[in-house]
Amino acid sequence: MPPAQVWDGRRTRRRAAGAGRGVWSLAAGRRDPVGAGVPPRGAGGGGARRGRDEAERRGPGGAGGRPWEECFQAAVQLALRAGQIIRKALTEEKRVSTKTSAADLVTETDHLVEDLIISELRERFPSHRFIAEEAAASGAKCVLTHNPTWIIDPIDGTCNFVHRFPTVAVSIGFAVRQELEFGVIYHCTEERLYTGRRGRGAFCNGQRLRVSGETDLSKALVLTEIGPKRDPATLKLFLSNMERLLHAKAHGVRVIGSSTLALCHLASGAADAYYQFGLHCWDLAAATVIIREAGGIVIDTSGGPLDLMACRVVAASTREMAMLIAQALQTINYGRDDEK
Ligand SMILES: O=P([O-])([O-])O[C@@H]1[C@H](O)[C@H](O)[C@@H](O)[C@H](O)[C@H]1O
Ligand SMILES: [Mg+2]
Ligand SMILES: [Mg+2]
Repeated sequence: MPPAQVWDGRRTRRRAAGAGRGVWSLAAGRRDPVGAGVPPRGAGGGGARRGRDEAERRGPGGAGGRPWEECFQAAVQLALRAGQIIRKALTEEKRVSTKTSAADLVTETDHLVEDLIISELRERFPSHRFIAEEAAASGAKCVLTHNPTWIIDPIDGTCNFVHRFPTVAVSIGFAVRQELEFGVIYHCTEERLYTGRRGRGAFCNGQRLRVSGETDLSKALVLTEIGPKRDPATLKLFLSNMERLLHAKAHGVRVIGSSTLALCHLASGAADAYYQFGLHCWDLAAATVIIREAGGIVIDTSGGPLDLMACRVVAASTREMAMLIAQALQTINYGRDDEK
C-alpha cells in the first residue's frame, strides 16, 4: 500500500450542498423515522448505554421477542447521530488522505464517525465483533466468524463527501452465524433512513420498499460504481462491461459515487440492477439485507451465491435480470476482503 498522502485541500468553493433541505426533520421530538419505536435523537448516548448488559443478557430474543431488537435500535440511533456529523462536515474544510489509490480517499470525519460508532457499540455489546472500513485500512483483519458481527462503512461516498457532492451515507450491517440479520443505511443529506431486517421487510423513513420487478435488460436502468483501481487494464475492463450492457440495450448505466445508496435505489425500485467489482463487505452488508427484504436478488458476479468477502456483486430486481447481467460481465480481480 502506498504511504498515505495528506492533501490539505483548502477548497474555495462555497456551494451549498443541500444540507438541511430534506423533508425529514431531525429536530427533537419528531416522529419515529422507521416506524419501529425509535427513541428521539439524543437518547442514544447515556440512555442507550443503560441497556447494555441487559441487551447482552436478552440475547437474540431481544425486547418483545424481536430478534436482535436492541442491536437494531442502536444501529438506527448511531446512523442518525453519525449522519448529523457528516452533514455538518460536508461543507467544511477537510484533511484528505489517500489509501489504496489516488481515487481511494479518507478524511478525518471517516475516522471520527467510525470511532464513534464502534466505541458506542463496543460499550453496549462487549462480546460482539467488528469489521469496519478504516480499521481494515489500518491493517485489522476482516474475518466473519459465527459471533455477532457489526460491518460498518462510516462514510460511503467519501469522494463525494470531499467534493461536497451531497450523495453520502452511513452504512451499518449486522451478521450472526455468518448470516446478515439487518442493515441500516442513512442518506445523510436527504435524511433518508433505509432499514432492512431479515424476515421483516425493508423500509425508507417508514415506507415499505419494493424492487421494480423488471426482468428485461433492454428496459433496465442499471447502476454501477467505478471502484478504486485506475490502472489501464482495470479501466478497460470497467468500460467494456459498461459497453456490453449498453449493447444489450439497457436504458442507461449510472454512477452516483456511493455504492450503498445506489443499492438503496435498486431496493426502492428507482433502478433495476447494480453490479460492481471492487466494493467491500462494508459497502454491501447492510444493503444486501435491504434489497433482499425489498424482494430483490443479490448474487456473485459468477451467477452463484453472494460471497460477502469477494469484493464483487450483481444485485437486481429479479433473478432473470441478475443472471443476464452476470453473463454479460468480464471479471475484474480485486482480491478478497478476508485475504488482505
Ligand atoms: O470508500 P467509500 O466511499 O466508503 O466506498 C466506495 C464508494 O461506494 C464508491 O462509490 C465505490 O466505487 C467504492 O468501491 C466504494 O468502496
Ligand atoms: Mg467509506
Ligand atoms: Mg463505501
